[in-house]
Amino acid sequence: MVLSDRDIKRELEAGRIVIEPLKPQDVQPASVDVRLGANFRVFRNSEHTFIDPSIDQPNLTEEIEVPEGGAFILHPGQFALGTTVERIGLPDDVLGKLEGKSTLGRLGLMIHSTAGYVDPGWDGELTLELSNVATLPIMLRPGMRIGQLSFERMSSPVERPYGSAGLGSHYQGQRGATASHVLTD
Ligand SMILES: Nc1ccn([C@H]2C[C@H](O)[C@@H](COP(=O)(O)OP(=O)(O)OP(=O)(O)O)O2)c(=O)n1
Repeated sequence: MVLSDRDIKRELEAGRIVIEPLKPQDVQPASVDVRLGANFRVFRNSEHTFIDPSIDQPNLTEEIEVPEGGAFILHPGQFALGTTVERIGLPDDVLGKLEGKSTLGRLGLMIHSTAGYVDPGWDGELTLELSNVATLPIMLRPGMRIGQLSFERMSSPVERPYGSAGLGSHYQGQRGATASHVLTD
């Protein structure tokens, strides 16, 4: 069941769902708006001829920090990683789903290309998979509302929350736009 604003606030007050920082006006009817951080990662296209998810390519991406008051310009067809400002924490019986915002969708901005699931047990900032499917560059200003998170109560608490020993959980605790881990079995 998707949590209502009422239930989201209850979970926040109980400290079971963590969203930091959080402005009260960011709680929407069935979601919470999240904001764009200043940290990005772009692909070093001039140095690599391919992406191979199964091998370690340490310099595949480079970090970009947008200075105060600045913007990251996402060009048509460009793909870059971004981050939420907020650190998100979930208990073992709540699933988070990262969704876009209609206003930005209407401009051609996508904030995740495939991965929208935030696992029960997750703790960290969220890495955004930003792409521009419009025909003009889009100015991305740190601090802007970039997406929304909805929450679903699980049928029961999960046996092994994200971060449990032996699970992998490569991204637990991540801060900033975080590059992909090498794909394992
Ligand atoms: N746009 C998103 C979506 C998810 N996550 C975080 C929350 C998820 O709980 C975590 C792991 O996501 P997946 O399970 O989809 O990723 P993998 O299965 O590839 O990674 P792992 O092996 O760590 O489970 O990444 C994120 O930072 N940004």
